[in-house]
Amino acid sequence: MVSDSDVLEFVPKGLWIGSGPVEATGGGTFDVRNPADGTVIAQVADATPEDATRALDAAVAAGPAWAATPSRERGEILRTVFEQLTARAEEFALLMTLEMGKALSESRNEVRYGAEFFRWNSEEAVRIHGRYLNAPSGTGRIMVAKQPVGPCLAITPWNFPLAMGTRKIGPALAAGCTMIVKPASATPLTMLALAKLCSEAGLPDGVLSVITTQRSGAVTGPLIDDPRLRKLTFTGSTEVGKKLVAASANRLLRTSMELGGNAPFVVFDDADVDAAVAGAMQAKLRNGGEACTAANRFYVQRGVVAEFTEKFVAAMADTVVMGPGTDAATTLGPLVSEDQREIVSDLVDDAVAVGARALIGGKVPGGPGWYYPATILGDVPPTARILREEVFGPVAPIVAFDTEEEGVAAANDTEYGLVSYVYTRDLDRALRISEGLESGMVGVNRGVISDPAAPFGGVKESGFGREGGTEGIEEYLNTKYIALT
Ligand SMILES: O=CCCC(=O)O
Repeated sequence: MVSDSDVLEFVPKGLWIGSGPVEATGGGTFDVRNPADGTVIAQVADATPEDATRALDAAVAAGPAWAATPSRERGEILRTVFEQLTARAEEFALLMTLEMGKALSESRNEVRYGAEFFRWNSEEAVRIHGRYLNAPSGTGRIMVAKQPVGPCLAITPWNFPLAMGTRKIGPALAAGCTMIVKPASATPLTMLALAKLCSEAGLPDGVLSVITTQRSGAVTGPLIDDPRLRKLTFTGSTEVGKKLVAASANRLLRTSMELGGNAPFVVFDDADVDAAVAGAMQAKLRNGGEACTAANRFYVQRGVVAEFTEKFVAAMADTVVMGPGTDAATTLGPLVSEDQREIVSDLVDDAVAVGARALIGGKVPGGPGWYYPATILGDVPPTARILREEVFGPVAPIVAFDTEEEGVAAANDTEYGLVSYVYTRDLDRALRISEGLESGMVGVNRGVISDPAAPFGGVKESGFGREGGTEGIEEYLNTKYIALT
């Protein structure tokens, strides 16, 4: 049984630069709070722009040797990280619950998911290859080689403190790149603990640095402008992603953007309604709804909308236990912060004000912690903001539709395009709808699609680039054409 103090003790509180940990220049720190009660659980170094440059110096210095390390050796270090993370799963799970709030069961799932990006990429490391062919014109030979892009900066969000980092670190390191990670200021501890674990697993100094800061723009800005940085990868809001792309444009920095989502969950009359309800529970409540993949708009065909709604409300009433993430019975922890809870509750209030009905939940509870209950809204009118804005909480608005065309049009009526879910028993329809949905990913009769072996990413304003699958490592490789006689 692991204790809070043991877990917090393992975490280095300084910046992880070179052989880390080191103090921030000037000695500044900031507080990390437990969302279950608002108490301070740790203080970590508050990096300055000078510290960011120190991290880049370390990444640049370590780059050539790491790129020249045999891919089998790089892969074996990644494999060791996977094994160590798996062995310490309980500690990492508790750490994430302490700093982010989610239920322990969710954190355990995240450790499995996050660790898998190391295993998957330990296997991908040895499969980086180019090609060789005779030019069809007979003028010579064409050789295509893959090379690491160089030092990378990853900016990661608070909702999956481990996995949103590992899905970038795994492929970058496998490709032979060095990386600096700037985790969200709400959840810096998991990434610091991971950097220490990577070092214990044999990762050379400087290959991975972690800079924690409350002043993200001021600290990462100089890195983005520094000609030695070769790649920026970001997971977070579309609003911030656009600013980072604009800042990167100056140097035409290579970028990957995994941005917001507003996933539709479309249920047709011919669907297995019980399966759709089970999928809806997962698609809505995984990670407490604080996921870019969360189903946020439930479009249900008129013939089954009453049955689906009744069963969905009953499933929430019967199975969701809200409480501190560390309680064994809890399935829904608090949201990450007071601000986040205000955003969720404003969207619900707005929907109710324009005519939606809260069928379960819908009210901020009293007492400490940033809790928001599992909520279903019925009869949601098209004017409700919740159908346009990403809610990032356990709220499910339901809208009825009549024809297939209407359902698809409603699902696509968003600037986002990350993931869509569809429930139907008709294979032709499933394929037709999957092809017609404007999203980078589609779940067919599935409420969770995330898989390190699959390419995760969006279209439209959900961004570009892919994480996972065989595509993930390509984001960290340059293609070089060598012409031979
Ligand atoms: O929140 C964004 C990512 C969620 C996932 O990888 O399943």
